[in-house]
Amino acid sequence: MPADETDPIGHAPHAAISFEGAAKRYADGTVAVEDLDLEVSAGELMVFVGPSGCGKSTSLRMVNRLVELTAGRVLVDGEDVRHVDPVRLRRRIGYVIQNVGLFPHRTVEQNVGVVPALLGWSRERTRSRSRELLELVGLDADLHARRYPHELSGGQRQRVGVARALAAEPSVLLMDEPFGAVDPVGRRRLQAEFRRLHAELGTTVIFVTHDIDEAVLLGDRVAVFRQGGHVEQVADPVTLLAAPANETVRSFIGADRAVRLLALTGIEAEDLSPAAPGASPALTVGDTLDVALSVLAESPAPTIGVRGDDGELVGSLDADAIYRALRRVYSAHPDPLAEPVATPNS
Ligand SMILES: Nc1ncnc2c1ncn2[C@@H]1O[C@H](COP(=O)(O)OP(=O)(O)OP(=O)(O)O)[C@@H](O)[C@H]1O
Repeated sequence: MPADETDPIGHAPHAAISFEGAAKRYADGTVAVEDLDLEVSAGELMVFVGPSGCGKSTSLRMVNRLVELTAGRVLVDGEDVRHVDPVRLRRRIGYVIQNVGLFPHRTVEQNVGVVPALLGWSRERTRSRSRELLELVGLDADLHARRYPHELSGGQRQRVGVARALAAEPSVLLMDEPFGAVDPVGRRRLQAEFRRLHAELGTTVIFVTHDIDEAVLLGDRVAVFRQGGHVEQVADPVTLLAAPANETVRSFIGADRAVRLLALTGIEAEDLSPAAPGASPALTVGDTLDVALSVLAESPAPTIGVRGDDGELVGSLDADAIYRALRRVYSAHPDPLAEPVATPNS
């Protein structure tokens, strides 16, 4: 068996990652990360979000040893990364950064095949894997495989970067502001496609961003950092928006958190009023409230028919229904910072 196949890291299909008292003090004395304890479950898409300089990238790069810890440890699937040769570690952990760093004199296909080639895969296996991955990230292999990086758009280059990081079937993917340099429209599309890709592959991902919209759109869970690599809250996106743990998190998320919740909350049958007979449905149960709101805003009628999964009309939605749906979310996630409501006996 080739040496790499016995390597414990990367062998599990989807590895868990643990930070245990992880710390980094740089040579100039800067304490980038003081004492990080965090578990990322196998197959989870974990987002690190926080202001500039709070230690997100440093924490991420501890996992593939681009940053060496000064205290504590990081485990990938139970294995202390310091016990694994860094070169072999990095071949098994995908890494995507802003502006990707593709090799300019190699074709797209050769760029994607870099790590498989290093791992000694046959030329044919490398080639078919590269083409399969290009299709997976939404690039037509016949059209793009033989192009050079300068013949692609910025968004296409980022897709090649993601394909390259996935090429050797990594059990962990580390992504540091991967879509940061892409224009806003292309960026939304890449985010949606990456979400779909993750659902399909189930690779464990840590994704660094300073954009809270990106964080709540992508993350299974989101870790909010503040300076020094301190994690203020780790929660699923809806909990984070509806019930921020403290003022630091609340002010980082911003005043428009309710608006952000609209995009994360689906219409449920219980939110609806009985359907008017003959109403033609323009929404489906499960559509998100931001979609419902824009359909409602553009409709001359104050109510919109909603169909169930079977296509049958199940009720109608009006502005009150959107309000009820949001209240449903808030009451399921009590806000720890809310002012207590005075009762007659208190
Ligand atoms: N090589 C280095 N030497 C000294 N200090 C460093 C080094 N790399 C990072 N730092 C410092 O460590 C702190 C954390 O940096 P880090 O890049 O991890 O933050 P970040 O949250 O990823 O920021 P950003 O969102 O701006 O990329 C910052 O104060 C930064 O200046």
